[in-house]
Amino acid sequence: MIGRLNHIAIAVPDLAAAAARYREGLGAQVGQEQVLAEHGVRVIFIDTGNTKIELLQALDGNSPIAAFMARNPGGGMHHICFEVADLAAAIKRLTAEGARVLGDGNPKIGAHGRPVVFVHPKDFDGTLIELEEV
Ligand SMILES: CC[C@H](C(=O)O)C(=O)SCCNC(=O)CCNC(=O)[C@H](O)C(C)(C)COP(=O)(O)OP(=O)(O)OC[C@H]1O[C@@H](n2cnc3c(N)ncnc32)[C@H](O)[C@@H]1OP(=O)(O)O
Ligand SMILES: [Co+2]
Repeated sequence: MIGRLNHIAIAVPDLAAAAARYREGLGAQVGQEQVLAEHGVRVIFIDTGNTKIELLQALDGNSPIAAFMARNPGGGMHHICFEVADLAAAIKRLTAEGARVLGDGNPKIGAHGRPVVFVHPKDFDGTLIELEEV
């Protein structure tokens, strides 16, 4: 069911500073900032050729990552995103396996303009999983 690793997300306290570290320190190709108001974050993607790094910062205290940042003020690994061909089938399969698909269980449109869902970290060994339909 899962395909390529689309991205690894790192939550950061200061998006511009984190992007500069990747650009200046690691010579990374840093993309443009995107504000994803419906997701409560602003993001910058870094394309590594084989996958992407998603740097993300909470827009405000209502962000779904606000509590994560309160627990990890310096930032940290936040989620990994796998590609799937059929998100509806993935949701059905995960739900049947007892995993919690977050929100109302329906896909939202993610940063790449494609449908995504998230699965509770407690259902995957402490790792927040995002699935993106491609
Ligand atoms: C979609 C746009 C973009 C894209 O790629 O296209 C993005 O990726 S946007 C990314 C931001 N959006 C989301 O993360 C949406 C899904 N996340 C959530 O709904 C919440 O963050 C949630 C429910 C996973 C956690 O919310 P919160 O931290 O407020 O809940 P709790 O404090 O009750 O935590 C419960 C429990 O889970 C642990 N936790 C929380 N976040 C993570 C994480 N990222 N990785 C691992 N574990 C996590 C937290 O520590 C609690 O554990 P406990 O042992 O009970 O203390
Ligand atoms: Co993501």
